[in-house]
Amino acid sequence: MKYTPEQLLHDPFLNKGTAFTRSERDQYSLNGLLPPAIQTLEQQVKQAYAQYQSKETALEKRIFLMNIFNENHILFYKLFSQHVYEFMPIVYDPTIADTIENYSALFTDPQNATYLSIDDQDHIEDALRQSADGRDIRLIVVTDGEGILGIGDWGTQGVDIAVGKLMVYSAAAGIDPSQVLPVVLDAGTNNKKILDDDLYLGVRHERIYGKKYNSFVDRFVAIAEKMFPNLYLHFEDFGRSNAANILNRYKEQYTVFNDDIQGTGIIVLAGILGALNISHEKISDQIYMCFGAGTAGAGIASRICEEFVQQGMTIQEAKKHFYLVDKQGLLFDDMDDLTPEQKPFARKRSEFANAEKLTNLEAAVKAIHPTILVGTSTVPGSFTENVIKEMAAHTERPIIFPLSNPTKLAEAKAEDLICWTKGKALVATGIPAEPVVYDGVSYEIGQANNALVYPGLGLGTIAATARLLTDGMISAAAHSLGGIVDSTQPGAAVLPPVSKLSSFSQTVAIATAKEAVAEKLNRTKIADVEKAIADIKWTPEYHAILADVKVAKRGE
Ligand SMILES: NC(=O)c1ccc[n+]([C@@H]2O[C@H](COP(=O)([O-])OP(=O)(O)OC[C@H]3O[C@@H](n4cnc5c(N)ncnc54)[C@H](O)[C@@H]3O)[C@@H](O)[C@H]2O)c1
Ligand SMILES: O=C(O)C[C@H](O)C(=O)O
Ligand SMILES: [Mn+2]
Repeated sequence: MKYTPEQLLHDPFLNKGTAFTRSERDQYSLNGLLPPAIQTLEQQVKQAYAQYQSKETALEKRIFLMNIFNENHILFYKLFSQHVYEFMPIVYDPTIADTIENYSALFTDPQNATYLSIDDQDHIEDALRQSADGRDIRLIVVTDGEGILGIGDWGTQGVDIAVGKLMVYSAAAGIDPSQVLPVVLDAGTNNKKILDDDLYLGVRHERIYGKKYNSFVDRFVAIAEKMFPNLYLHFEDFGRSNAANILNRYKEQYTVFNDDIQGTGIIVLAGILGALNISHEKISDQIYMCFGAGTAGAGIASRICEEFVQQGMTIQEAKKHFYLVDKQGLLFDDMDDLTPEQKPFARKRSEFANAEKLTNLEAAVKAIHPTILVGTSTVPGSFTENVIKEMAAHTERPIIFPLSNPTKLAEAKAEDLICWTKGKALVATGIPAEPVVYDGVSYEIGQANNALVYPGLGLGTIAATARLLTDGMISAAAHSLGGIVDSTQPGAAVLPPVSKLSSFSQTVAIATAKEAVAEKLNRTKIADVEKAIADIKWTPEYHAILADVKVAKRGE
């Protein structure tokens, strides 16, 4: 089949816009359908970046970039890869939260996403096949929209998180955008505001749970795994009652990944290891407190606890270092509303003389004297000056990570944490934060966001053709981020900077793939891990359009 001019100009995998060459214009009857000048990709990038800079608000900037994505993937990714640090907060968190909240009102283009409905399950297979359109899909990011960042249930509108996470995969780690698929599983929504909005584009009923929901997810997973046998299936922003269940259901059978549980676990472990590099303390001396023990909070605690064990403690000893605080206050084992993920960390009331009073964060910090405090609570400002000063009074270098996203939900601002602790706190935040100058020292603030690890983890797992994603691979990924920051510099960050995302995604990928091969998880023979990664890595450049056949791998 020969491409029509229409196909070439309107398919974002194929379109080169003003960069179509003279011979392509002759061959595909494009003469007169474009302005006469023929631009290079570099010229297009320069022009698009100048247009981008003229947009005033973050939302306008994001919409502008999405239009470029909708028209021309190569231009979008070239632009993104040249401005990773500047574009991350626009393409991704926190601006993505605004577009999710306003998705139906702003809708112009499905952006290659697949929309699956719990009420129309017979079309799952057909929808996936049509969306893939013959492409060799290696990576799906799927959400059901129930637990979007910390902003809650957005039903079908949550699809944007799958789209955005995939953009970061391609820009940061070079995952070929023609091999990915964003998917939303629409099981309804409990967000009354959107249910009552006549512009809402999703399924218009309350969220369905239980048997019907589980069989919807099962059906999707079974069909996707059968259709795309080399799939890496990334779950994002499912609700607290489903996220861990889903991961546990498939993790022994397929290559699945839950970003909020596992990705966040990796980045927080890497951040803690980075902080201990600066303070020269041992992990075994740390007392860990989690505030907001949901999907992320409990997932992170379990990863850090695993690290204590790897460093030589028994699991029983390790658990004694962990304290989970949620809505009820400190979690005790006699509570009847604990989640299965909270239960292993719940404490005995008999450990405290004033157990009945430990119903809030401040009281818990006073009683326990944590050395590490990680916030995944969605409660803005909950790391108050009192809480932080109390913590800092009992430990030399408190490790404090307010991770709730987006910006409006963060437990504290980096600036306040540095100031209240007189520069002693070792801080990382979920959203990007500017360096804080205090008493003549500039403190770099690491971004503890799973986006710093999931692209490399995915690239390494896919390159290794790994059958499963194991704890060993996850641990290798977390440890690989050590040593990138020079911890001897005053004010050094606990994590490497987002500006180096592409290079350390490669580091994470190599560590992950090596571990996969060491665990004999590779489906194909891999003699050289670095070569296997280089072989699948995609870079945004224009290539000759292959003559007359519509090839499976588009965009080339
Ligand atoms: N930085 C990162 O990489 C990263 C990764 C994942 C999640 N997060 C953020 O973490 C937050 C939580 O996400 P999640 O997926 O775990 O959500 P979740 O709903 O599963 O968990 C939130 C937990 O906070 C608890 N909580 C709510 N109000 C509270 C209160 N007043 N006091 C104490 N606890 C309270 C809830 O009961 C729940 O257990 C979100 O803001 C999300 O953006 C950040
Ligand atoms: O999406 C993010 O910014 C990180 C994380 O997955 C979250 O849910 O907050
Ligand atoms: Mn998430």
